[in-house]
Amino acid sequence: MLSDHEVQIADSDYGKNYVKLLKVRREGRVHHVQELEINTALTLSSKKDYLRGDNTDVIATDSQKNTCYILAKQNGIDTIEVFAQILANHFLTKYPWVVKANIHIEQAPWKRIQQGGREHVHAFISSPECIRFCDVIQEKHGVPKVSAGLKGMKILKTTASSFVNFVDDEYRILPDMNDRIFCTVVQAKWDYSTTEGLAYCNSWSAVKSAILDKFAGPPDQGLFSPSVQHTLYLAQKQALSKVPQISRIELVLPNVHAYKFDFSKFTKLGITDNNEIFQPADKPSGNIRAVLERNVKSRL
Ligand SMILES: O=c1[nH]c(=O)c2[nH]c(=O)[nH]c2[nH]1
Repeated sequence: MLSDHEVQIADSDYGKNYVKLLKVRREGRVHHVQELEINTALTLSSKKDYLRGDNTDVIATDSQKNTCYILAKQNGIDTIEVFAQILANHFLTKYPWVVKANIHIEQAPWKRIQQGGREHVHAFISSPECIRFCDVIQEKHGVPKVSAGLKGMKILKTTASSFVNFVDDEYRILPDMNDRIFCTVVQAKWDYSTTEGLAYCNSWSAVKSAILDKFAGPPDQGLFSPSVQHTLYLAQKQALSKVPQISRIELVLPNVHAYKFDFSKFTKLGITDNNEIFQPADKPSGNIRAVLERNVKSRL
């Protein structure tokens, strides 16, 4: 057995994952809902809990869970980004031996039920276009680092996408594709360099729109994509130009392939392929990722 002096705990945190919380806010007959799933993670100044089984500094993960409900009751929930900062600040100030708090929150996509073009006052439908999430990491005596993001946004277009002129060697069988289906499941995460005066909801919507704009283009016309890589870059650049407070954005766009069904063996049926029938494939998928950040001169 190694002695404690021959090893060191390089990193550690502990907390409660998937704390589910539904908040109802009533404005007379008009009700509002926010459903969150929260992960808390705390790093303590001493490692005596790991090293010696000494739990005297341990804020139980059960207590961390309770704290989520209590602070939601006491402070309300403005946005997930604000609530995550309230939680992080609470853990760091109430327990001086907490040296880092890491809060991740995902928001369930409830939307008002619409009937005859009118929004319902208290009935909602889950509309999983995508999941909004945020991460707040704060160190003792430090400022909170706030990131926001979206995931699971599946989008598809039937034309205005190509992929040609790629490496042509003995490994290649893929032909040049001048007109293909482009389907992806967007995952985006961005960091805010400052949160002063930041409208979190507007910023989040602006990034979502930037991604959709550069993927889809104008409604009646579209926007040509020479590759997933280039579309990804255009979307990131648009996000940085729309929201000055974003310092960097990571975008992951899997290339979810849809293969043309091969009708060539069905000649007896007289079927001619006209680019209508495809086989969507979950796996494998291409995976295109980049992080775009501002050059020093263009920082806030
Ligand atoms: O837009 C694309 N980028 C790639 O890198 C790639 N690779 C591939 O097989 N298809 C595609 N499409």
